[in-house]
Amino acid sequence: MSHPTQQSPSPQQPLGIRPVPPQQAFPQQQAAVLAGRGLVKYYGEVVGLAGVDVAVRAGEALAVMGPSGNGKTTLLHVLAGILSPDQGEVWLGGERVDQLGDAARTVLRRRRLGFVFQDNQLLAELPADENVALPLMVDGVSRRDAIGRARATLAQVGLSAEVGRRSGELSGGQAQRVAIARALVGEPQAVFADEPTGALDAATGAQVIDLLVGAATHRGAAVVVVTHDDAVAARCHRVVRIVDGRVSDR
Ligand SMILES: Nc1ncnc2c1ncn2[C@@H]1O[C@H](COP(=O)(O)OP(=O)(O)OP(=O)(O)O)[C@@H](O)[C@H]1O
Repeated sequence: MSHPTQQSPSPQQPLGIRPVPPQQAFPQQQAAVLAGRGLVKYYGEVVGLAGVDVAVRAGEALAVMGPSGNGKTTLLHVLAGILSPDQGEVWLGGERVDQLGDAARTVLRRRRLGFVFQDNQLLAELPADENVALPLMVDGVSRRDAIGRARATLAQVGLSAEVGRRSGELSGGQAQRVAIARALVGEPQAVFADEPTGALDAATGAQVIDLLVGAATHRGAAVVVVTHDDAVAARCHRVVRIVDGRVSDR
């Protein structure tokens, strides 16, 4: 059964900046598309996660906050299949994914997940459209189709005029929008962002997080944003605090 939030916008429909009402209520009946259960992760003797349960619904944005060094990035990496948990389970779209081998996890990350990092990790010498098209082409989509989809996605993040500009020439906010387009172009089920506004000034950061949350949730993706910034968290639907590797209500 299709759900309205899982439909993609048409390429002609620019999303622009779509503010999310702060901490808006989210329909509780929606099933989780991404879930971690009993997640434990050690780095040698160091505890990364000490037993975390978390679930994110399709079209929902979850902010992960908490003190430095307490497990936020570890949680994001375990949920995103970058790290394997020592205990616990990760579920994506009704499928258990933590036990997949390295090759299958790489394919899963490329086909079903999107990533936005603090430093946009674009290839500075390549134009914006090629940066966005790259993950599709790696996945076997023809160059022509990949560039077409990349340009449509760039239009949705308000960058129609920038498609041919080298990424290294773009402003920090523009570059982060290209990174958002790259994360979304493959229609991922979940999008992970680690401090996506950390390198931006407050006003640009607010625009970028609104765009990320608005565009990703509009497509029905679950979004997980690690942030230290209350203003960023306030633009997500829900906040979870991680302290000493556990979900905390402190
Ligand atoms: N690759 C690693 N090897 C060893 N220890 C690690 C590694 N990555 C993280 N840790 C440790 O695991 C704990 C949790 O780290 P993590 O990066 O998840 O915290 P964080 O809450 O994201 O921190 P920050 O807000 O500073 O980014 C810390 O004690 C950290 O030192």
